[in-house]
This record gives sequence, C-alpha cells and structure tokens, in this order.
Amino acid sequence: MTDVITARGLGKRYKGRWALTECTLSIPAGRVVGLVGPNGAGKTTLLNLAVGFLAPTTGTVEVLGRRPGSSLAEVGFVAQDAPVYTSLSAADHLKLGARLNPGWDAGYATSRVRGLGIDPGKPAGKLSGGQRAQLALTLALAKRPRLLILDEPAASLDPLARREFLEQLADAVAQREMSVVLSSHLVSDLARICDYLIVLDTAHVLVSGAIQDLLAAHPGSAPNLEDLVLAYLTQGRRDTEEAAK
Ligand SMILES: Nc1ncnc2c1ncn2[C@@H]1O[C@H](COP(=O)(O)OP(=O)(O)OP(=O)(O)O)[C@@H](O)[C@H]1O
Repeated sequence: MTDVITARGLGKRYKGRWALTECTLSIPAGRVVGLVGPNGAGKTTLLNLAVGFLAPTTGTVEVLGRRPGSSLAEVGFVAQDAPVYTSLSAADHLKLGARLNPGWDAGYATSRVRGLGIDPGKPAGKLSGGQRAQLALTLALAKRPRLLILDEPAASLDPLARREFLEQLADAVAQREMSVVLSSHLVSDLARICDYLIVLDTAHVLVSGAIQDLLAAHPGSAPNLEDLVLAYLTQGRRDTEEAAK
C-alpha cells in the first residue's frame, strides 16, 4: 500500500527562522497518526505543507503518492481554527460540499449536523466555536476522504463533545479505508484512537513510529503514551542542550 505521506528532507523557513528542518518521514496507510510537540514545534507547518497550503523551502513531500494539492477530493483537511464561511448556513455548507466533492456522502452529512443539534439555517458565524469546529469536521468526513488531516480538531470542544468526536472518528476509521493524521496537545485523547506517533520539537522530528513498537522499546520507563511523549521531549531537550555546548 502507498504511504499516505512521504517527506524527504522537508524544510520550511519563515524569513530567517526554520519552522521545520530535515523532516524525513513515511506514514503508512491505514493508520491513525498522532502528531505532538510543544507550541511552535512545527506541527501546523508540517500539516500545511502536506495539504499544499505552504511550499517547502527544502526537500519534498508527497501525499497519497502525489504532489500536495493534487488529490484534493481524496484529502479532508480541517485547519487549526476550523474555518467556515461565516455568512453561509450549515445547510449552505453541505450544498457547497456536495457540489465540490465527487464522493460526497449527503446522508452522512445531514444526519451528523442534525445529530449535533446544529440549526441548519443559522449562519455559521453565529454558531459557537465548538459547533463551527464540528461543522468543519462534518464537511471533511462527508467527502469520504482516503486521508483526513486534522490540526487540533478537538481543541474547542467540551470534554463530552471531545469524547463523542473521538468515538465518531474511531468509528469512521473502522468503517472506511481511511487514514488519519491529527495534531493535538491532548495526549490522552491521542492515546484513545492513535496507533502511530510523530513527535516534533523545535522544527525537528524526534521520533516517528507505531505506538506499540515505541512503547515496547521503552519497557518500564514509559508505560503509557503520555510518559512516552514526555520521555522523548525531555531527551530531545537534553540533546539540544548538549549540541549547543
Ligand atoms: N506565517 C508565519 N510567519 C513567520 N513565522 C511563522 C509563521 N507560521 C509559523 N511560524 C513560526 O514557525 C514555528 C512553527 O510554528 P507552527 O505553527 O508550525 O507550530 P505548532 O507546532 O503548530 O505550534 P502550536 O502547538 O502552538 O500550534 C514557530 O516558531 C512559529 O512562530
């Protein structure tokens, strides 16, 4: 099976500062990938490079075996602030989704909006932040993408809505042949659904691999995902400090 994302020597510099450097990764298909790292580590930059919103400064990235942006119908993306058209209603968004996406699942989209209790006629700008995030997620899922990329999708959801969202995402993954890459600071959320981990720190990939394998390689010292992530970040900081001496 083709890797869903392949990066080779990928880097992005904003003016004088590198947001991502020497990123070489292969993310296999069929995984739910958690992307973690401290604020400013480069997570959003990596995801924006993968969807073609940013051009690399160095290296290359392929998504579903092609150039980013060339598989739009097959890639669902929800950016960090879950952008929606504020003057359009939820119903208008679904109509637009149907027009733009060949694989659009209208039944799924309508029933998800209804299930969330979102008024389909209300302008999206007048929905709550969490409802807007849920609407953006519905649009991405109803495309029936092969790859779903979510940048901190649950950040604005209340704890119950977050749990329901993660369960729905896990169901969608189980029912379809879909790969997911999601960034989050909530490692406990990632532990519920992810089977693959990428840890970024200060523009570098610290580790990338199947969670089961990573946990097995850290017996005792990192019994759960949260401890494992902290162990990688602590080691990463030590290595950076050593290198700076
Ligand atoms: N448009 C931009 N112009 C200049 N610098 C930027 C821009 N976008 C991001 N950066 C910088 O690039 C680095 C990585 O930012 P990025 O948003 O990718 O991090 P992140 O891991 O997603 O952070 P967070 O967890 O806070 O969302 C940061 O130092 C940030 O200040």
